[in-house]
Formats: sequence, C-alpha cells, structure tokens
Amino acid sequence: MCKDVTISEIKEAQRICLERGIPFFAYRLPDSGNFCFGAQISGEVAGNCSPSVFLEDSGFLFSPFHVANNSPVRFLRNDIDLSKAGDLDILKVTPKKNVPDTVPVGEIGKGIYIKQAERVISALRSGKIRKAVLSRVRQFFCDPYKKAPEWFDGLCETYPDAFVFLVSIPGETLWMGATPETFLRCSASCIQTMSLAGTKRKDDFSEWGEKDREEQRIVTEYIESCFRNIVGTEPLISGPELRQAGVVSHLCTMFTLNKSLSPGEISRLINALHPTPAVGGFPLREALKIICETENRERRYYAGYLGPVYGNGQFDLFVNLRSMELFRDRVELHVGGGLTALSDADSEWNETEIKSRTLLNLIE
Ligand SMILES: C=C(O[C@@H]1C=C(C(=O)O)C=C[C@H]1O)C(=O)O
Repeated sequence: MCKDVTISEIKEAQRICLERGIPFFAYRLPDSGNFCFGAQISGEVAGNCSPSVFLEDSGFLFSPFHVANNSPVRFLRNDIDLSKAGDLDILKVTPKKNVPDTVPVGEIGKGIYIKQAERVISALRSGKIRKAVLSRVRQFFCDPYKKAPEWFDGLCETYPDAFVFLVSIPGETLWMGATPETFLRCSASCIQTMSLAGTKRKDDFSEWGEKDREEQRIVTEYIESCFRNIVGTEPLISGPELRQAGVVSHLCTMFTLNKSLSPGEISRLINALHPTPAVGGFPLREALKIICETENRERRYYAGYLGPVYGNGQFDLFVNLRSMELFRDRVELHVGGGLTALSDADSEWNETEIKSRTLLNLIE
C-alpha cells in the first residue's frame, strides 16, 4: 500500500482533501523514510462494527477508546494512494462535499485536573485499584486546516521514531499525532507489542523511582497475561529499557512472538490488549469506572488505536497518544498519565504539561 511518495506530494494531497472534504489518511511508520497516503473517493467510510472485521482488508483502521455514537470504529479505503501520475488530478476533480463542522470538548484546566487527580489518588490509596490513567484536554486556538500539512511534515522531521499520522473523516473528526507506543504489529512471521509506561523529562538523568517502575510492571504483567491466556506461547520479552519519545523518556518492555497466529487468535489478542493499563488501568473494570466517572467526557479516539492494514492479515497498529483533534479554529490536545497510590497530583499535572509539548513545540 505504501508507495514511494514525496512529502511535497503528500502535503499537496492533504491540502486538496481537507479543502474538498475527502476522507484520507497519511502516515509515516517509526524509523522509516517512506510517507504513505490513502484517500477514499467514493462511498461512506466503513465502520460501526468490530475492528477485527477489517484486519484482512487493505486501508487504515481508526478505533476509538470506547465505541460510542460520536466515535465509532472507522476504516478508510485507499482508492487513491498517489502511486500513479494522475492521482492528484483525480483528487482535484473529486466533487467538493460540504460537511458540518465538528464540536470541541473544551479545555480542562489545572483547578479541575488537580481535583480529579486527588479523587483518583485517594481511590488508589484505598487499595481497590492499583493504577488508573487520568487525562485532560488542552486547547490551542489557531488555523488547523491551513497548517495541518506543515505540522505533519514537522512531526515527521522532529520525531523519526514515532508513528506520525493525520487522519480525516470529514464531518466526523480530524486527528493528528506522533505516538511512541505500538499497540500491535503483525507481519508474516512475527507479532510485536510493547509495554510503555513511566515518564520523566528527557533531560532528567536521575534513577527511575518506585512509582514509575510499578506503573511499568503493571502494564508488562498485563500484556504477559494476555499472551499466556490467548496464544499459550510465551513471547520473547526484553527490557524494561529507557525509550526516548521526543521531550520525555519512558520505560519500555518489548514483546516479540516469532510465530504467525490465526485471524481468530489475533482478534482475541487485540480485544484483550485494548485498553492496556498504559492508557486504562488495573484492574481494568474498576479503573475504567473511576476514569469514566472522573473525566466525565468521552475520550473519543484518544487512547484508542490506529494504523495501516495491508490486506494480507498484516498490519501496524499504534496507540493514539501525543495527539490532537483538529477543528476549524483550534486544536484540542489530549494528554494523560498513569496514577498510582504513590502519585502526587501536582507532579501528575506537570507530566501532562511536558507531554503536551510534543505537539505544542511545533504548533505554537
Ligand atoms: C497516557 C499517555 O501516555 C501513556 C502513559 C505513560 C505514563 O503514565 O507514564 C507513558 C506512556 C504512555 O503509555 C499520554 O501520552 O497521554
């Protein structure tokens, strides 16, 4: 699906699609020099069913944190992928669609966040929940429809080891990000995922504290249990090691299974992995309950997963983090962090501030 396309062709195609209301996706895989693009020029964007339905197709999967009316599973086809000389011209003559503007969620400022964090921390200290990921929304007023192609280019340049993406479903949503976190990658003979948790500033060289190590351990043990219960084979596990993600560093453990799995096993693995305690918490049900009651908003596509699916059962899916939703006059960054009984509300706020620099450094 990914042809040799230049960044200027990608930017031009993005501009045309944004202007004409054509559904499209653009991405650059981690540590790759290839830019990929796909636009769906006919029919409705598919969705409203289980993400697994699409894993044998070719296109781009966009799956929310929670499936809801305003955030269904979406799957974009790549009718146009810029592989042919006339592809840009086809986009230019695709009829323009007038679509309604989408509605922002609203900023969640420091006062509200600190109250929410204190509430979650006291539940964590009562011992029923070990970890819960609390997130917030940060707004920035600007002209996203004009700027998006430049930002995409800038993110690719600045974060070579991130999955950089821009995905547009006109009238529904437009997201962009540079995520460091693999959800699940599947090639002909290898399955890979990661446990990514624990955060400090990139220039903080102190030892990792117990809070970060505990946060990481919870995710690692959870992923191990998913493999044990569903695949029955232990993957190769390496780490935790320090992993730089732009402005921050994380602890990262890699899981590699050198084996191909049946579509049924893959689908069960995906269902078990999402959401991992890296973006949800542990135990899952109790953590999701407190997140939902405390955040009091739909996360929509934040902390869901997304990426290209190649049509042969192979795919590269990533967690939707370090990302933002784009509106006519502003962007909304979604940013969160894992809380445990050892958390301090102010430090957690600072962590979300630092993580939001991943995108703000480029767009401000
Ligand atoms: C939730 C986010 O990041 C996740 C939470 C982390 C943490 O709590 O240390 C680290 C990496 C991610 O798994 C985010 O960036 O919004």
